[in-house]
Amino acid sequence: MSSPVTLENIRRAPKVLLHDHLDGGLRPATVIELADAAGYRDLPTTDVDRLGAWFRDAADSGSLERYLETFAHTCAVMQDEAALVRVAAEAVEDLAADGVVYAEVRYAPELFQERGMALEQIVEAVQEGFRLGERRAAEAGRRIRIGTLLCAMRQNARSLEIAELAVRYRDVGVVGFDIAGPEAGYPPTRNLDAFEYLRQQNAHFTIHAGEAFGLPSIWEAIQHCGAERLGHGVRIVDDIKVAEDGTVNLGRLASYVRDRRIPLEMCPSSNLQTGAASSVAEHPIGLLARLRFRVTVNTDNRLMSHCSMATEMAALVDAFGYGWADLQWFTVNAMKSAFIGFDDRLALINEQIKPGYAALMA
Ligand SMILES: O=c1[nH]cnc2c1ncn2[C@H]1C[C@H](O)[C@@H](CO)O1
Ligand SMILES: [Zn+2]
Repeated sequence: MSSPVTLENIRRAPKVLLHDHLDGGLRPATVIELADAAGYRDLPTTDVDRLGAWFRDAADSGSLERYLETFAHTCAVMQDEAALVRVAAEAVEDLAADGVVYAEVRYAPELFQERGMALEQIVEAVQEGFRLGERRAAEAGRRIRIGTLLCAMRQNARSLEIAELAVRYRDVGVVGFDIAGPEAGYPPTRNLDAFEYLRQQNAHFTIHAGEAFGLPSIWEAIQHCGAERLGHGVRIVDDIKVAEDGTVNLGRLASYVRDRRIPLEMCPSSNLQTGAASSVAEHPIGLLARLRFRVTVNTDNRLMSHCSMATEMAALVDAFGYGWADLQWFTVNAMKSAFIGFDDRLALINEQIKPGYAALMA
């Protein structure tokens, strides 16, 4: 008898997360303690429950720009090495407790320089925190591996410098690069030199595209910049026509994305908050999964969206009636699309993911 697909059982299922922001996943209690230690006085409240609710409500704004304003508070308390080690280690512990076996966690080093930390200090502190978190998870009987993605912020002009940083740290766990921040007005082609450099270095990158802006952003990310994956990519549905009789017609860009198996890092809860979708049931992930795009499920920002991998999957189960085979499909899709080496991806699929779902389906 297959286990019922409940939130509790989904927590036990092995999960893979490709799109999670370090500065969007702090524990509310940690934000308060770090603010106190750093003398940061601008938090909207110092009550743990109220602060958690504040982040969710403030991020629930219907616009990506306003959603991004909430990160001022998390970044403000991540301006020294001890804070970065702690936040990174706790992120790993929280992901492991939620049943995540592999995660790529991203952040923008340039946002942690308000008190003068060098980029190298920042990357080394976060890596130390990730390793610490992996060890603590292992001690608690949970196996998890973390890969790091470094983001450059679209509104700043530091992408080449950050891309070089990512390549410099590629052998110690930095597995790729991304650009994040406001999408409208900041097309990915502003960062062509960074993407060109990364390709010359045989390095991996994804691009936030098709979240707050439509098809041109996705097209540029893939065809001008050479993105391997798309952060969100929801607006690819603008290139798909579904007729009244159910006939589906894919435009050239949507066909290209599906044919080339370009992974979509979809984040349903986050999209509801920024206005990229109006409900989980109406979220394009349902159609895209049905059409067998390379869809993956992600959290984006666990603090702002008050979510985890398990709750995201549970919401999809509620909305679309997915079963274990579907959840395994999302998970294998994500593992195949990770930026670590092929052998490691295969080992995770065969040794952890498939046996985990087989046990739940038995
Ligand atoms: O969904 C997002 N779209 C664009 N930018 C985002 C999103 N979520 C977080 N960010 C930004 C805010 C963070 O400070 C930055 C690096 O993690 O990335
Ligand atoms: Zn994101």
